[in-house]
Amino acid sequence: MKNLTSIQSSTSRPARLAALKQSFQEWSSAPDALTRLTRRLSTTLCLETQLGMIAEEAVDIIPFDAMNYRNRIARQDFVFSKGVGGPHRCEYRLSLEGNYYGTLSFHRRQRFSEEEMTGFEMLISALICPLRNACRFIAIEQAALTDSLTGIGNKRAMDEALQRAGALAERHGAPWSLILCDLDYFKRINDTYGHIVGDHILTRTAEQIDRSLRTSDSVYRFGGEEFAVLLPHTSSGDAKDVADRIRLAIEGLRVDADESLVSVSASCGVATYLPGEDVDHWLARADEALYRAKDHGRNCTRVFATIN
Ligand SMILES: Nc1nc2c(ncn2[C@@H]2O[C@H](COP(=O)(O)OP(=O)(O)OP(=O)(O)O)[C@@H](O)[C@H]2O)c(=O)[nH]1
Repeated sequence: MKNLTSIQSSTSRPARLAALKQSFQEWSSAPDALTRLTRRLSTTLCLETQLGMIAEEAVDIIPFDAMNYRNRIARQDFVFSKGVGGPHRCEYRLSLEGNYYGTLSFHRRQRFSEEEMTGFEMLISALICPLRNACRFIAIEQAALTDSLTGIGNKRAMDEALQRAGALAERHGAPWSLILCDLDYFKRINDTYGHIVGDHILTRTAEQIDRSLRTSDSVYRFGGEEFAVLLPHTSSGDAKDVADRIRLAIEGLRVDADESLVSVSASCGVATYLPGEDVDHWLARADEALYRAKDHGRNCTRVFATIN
């Protein structure tokens, strides 16, 4: 309200304006290393870019052979390396308000002096807040793309991955296949054993699918009991083999519930990307193949190309 009154009264504040003008002149004249670093860091939320900036500014003041940073953010390891290290090392565990934001180390053939280490600490004090924000940004972005129950990618992550896959398939002409995998009669499992058992089966299913894949493949939960698997450089014949492997892995699951062991089966639909195709059409073809698998009695795989 104080500000609003000032705006309404429209009273000019020459002394404050003059002070602003002077501080702007100082701000825009050639800044010292710390001010320059602080300014540069404030322009980005990209952790990699920020680490590149501190490496550039630091090496100008304190020569070093390598800088390494490592952290675990949202269940993923983040590693940044610049240069090749020497035997002497200065290592800093970065933390702010009791939270850990990774470990930063500098390496060199010669020992670092006390003054040089103090210099690193000064530069790190400019880095820590922007770096905390960048780490949080990664965690938030990751959470927006992760299914909270199973920890695998969610529908949004799948949509983004499909768009990327379509673009890559167009550019390189390599085959990309999509498997849609849907648990059979899952409603019965929920109705008989309850949602907690149902949730546990979904989590174990995601693990089983993930274990059945190569590291270049990716899995998403895009609906209640629906999973999607994206396979780069994979023909429809090979994708069918993968789908059958996934089905067998899911069939082998046993979950304890009310003194009985619950098992579940899955149906799969496969479609391989066609050049020039819209990704929605690709997804619709995989869905059509899945529908055929359900229609055929479930616990089987159908490939779109084999449908008459
Ligand atoms: N436990 C649990 N159940 C879910 C979740 N999301 C969806 N479901 C349940 O999944 C069931 C899906 O049922 P339907 O779509 O009828 O399919 P279905 O019973 O598997 O039958 P078919 O797919 O035709 O073999 C519904 O009972 C949903 O409530 C979830 O996050 N946890």
